[in-house]
Amino acid sequence: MLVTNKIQGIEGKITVPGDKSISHRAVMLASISKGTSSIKGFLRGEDCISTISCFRGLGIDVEDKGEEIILHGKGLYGLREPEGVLDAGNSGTTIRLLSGILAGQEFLTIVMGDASLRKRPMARIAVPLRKMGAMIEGRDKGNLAPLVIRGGNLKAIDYTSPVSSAQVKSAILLAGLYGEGDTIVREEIVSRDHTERMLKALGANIKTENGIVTVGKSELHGEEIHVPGDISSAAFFMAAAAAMPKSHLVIEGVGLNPTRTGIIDVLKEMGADIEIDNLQEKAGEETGDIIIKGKKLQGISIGKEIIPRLIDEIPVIAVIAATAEGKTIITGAEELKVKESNRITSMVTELQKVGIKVKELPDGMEIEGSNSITGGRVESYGDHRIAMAMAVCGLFANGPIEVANSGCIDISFPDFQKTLKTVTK
Ligand SMILES: O=C(O)C1=C[C@@H](OP(=O)(O)O)[C@@H](O)[C@H](O)C1
Ligand SMILES: C=C(OP(=O)(O)O)C(=O)O
Repeated sequence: MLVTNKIQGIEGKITVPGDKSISHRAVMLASISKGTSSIKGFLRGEDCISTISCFRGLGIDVEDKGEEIILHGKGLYGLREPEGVLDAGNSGTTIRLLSGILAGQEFLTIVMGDASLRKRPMARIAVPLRKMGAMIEGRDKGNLAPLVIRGGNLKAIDYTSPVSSAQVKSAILLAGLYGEGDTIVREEIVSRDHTERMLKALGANIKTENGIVTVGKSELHGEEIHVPGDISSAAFFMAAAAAMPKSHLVIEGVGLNPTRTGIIDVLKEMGADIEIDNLQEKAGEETGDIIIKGKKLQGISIGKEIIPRLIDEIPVIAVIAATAEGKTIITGAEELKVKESNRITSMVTELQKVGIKVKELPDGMEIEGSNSITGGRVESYGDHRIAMAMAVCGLFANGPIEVANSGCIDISFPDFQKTLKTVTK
């Protein structure tokens, strides 16, 4: 159980662990590249460890050298049929992107997941991958894991995704590496583009024009891959420091890919004092240091257009909205219902338990500002983002907040509690 208490401010200089999205992709793409890749800054969270274990099951040799992960890629057709069932654990990114790669393999694979992952929708990737020619079966008419996949002989498709989801887009693009012809993915609102950037860096035949991505049959070659700090992990500290007067926090080496920086835009719109320093580009991804000075924030409206750029940050945005002046309204975020938990219901329920006035909407929530937050015992639903968001809530509360089942934090941010201790005063 994690317990947090009211603090006077957040002060210091921290780094956050490697970006989860980029870490997954580094292992997956290096595995299907020819030659050796070195991955620096890899996130050793449970989700990314699940990705490593799936690729080991497919015959890939992954060496953890501490400073770097050395991965001996086998090319597009070098994976071998796993003897047992692969386990994606709690990770939606693992099962969905892996399915795109398995769609290109002629052998049979079964991929399972934990209780949360087995409830999450897979039709969103199974439908387009079947259109390309793969066989994908699963419970609930092929919508739920475990998934059974036999691929091979793929043809290209031109697909307009009904959801703005990087996992859907990436699954199709990865299958597109194996397809005859050009595979095209279109999205109404562009989702995170790490797959496209890394594919390009590894030599794929890929282009993006006006948000439309086209990939052709390609060979990839091993590379040195640098994983920047995860802005989604930084968000818990960034939001807390921004909303707490007397705070002064520097977070070094954070990934600043524009498809991920919605949290910075929203905090600034709420009045936050945030600056970026030391902006660089490393292996096709922008990074920089984020400098935050705390102050009282204002409530705002957050709508559909920006949601994909901050989808995983909404739980912590809801927390600091409760401390801001005036109401915050979040809409167009129905995708939150199909994450590790239903993040709309989870957050509304837990925020209400500590005295925050918040209303559930079909596609978001409405949070009253200037709440007097009480202490109490809250639930994580086994969802790492809910656990960390509620831990941040405790920093503003009048009594201790106890987060039950907080072990799930290891999914994305194993050192969360340690990092928090170094900056709270
Ligand atoms: O592609 C990725 O790495 C991710 C995409 C997002 O999910 P969706 O694609 O379902 O929106 C995000 O919520 C998840 O944490 C990671
Ligand atoms: C939604 C998340 O991850 P995934 O979909 O990979 O389980 C997340 O990390 O918040």
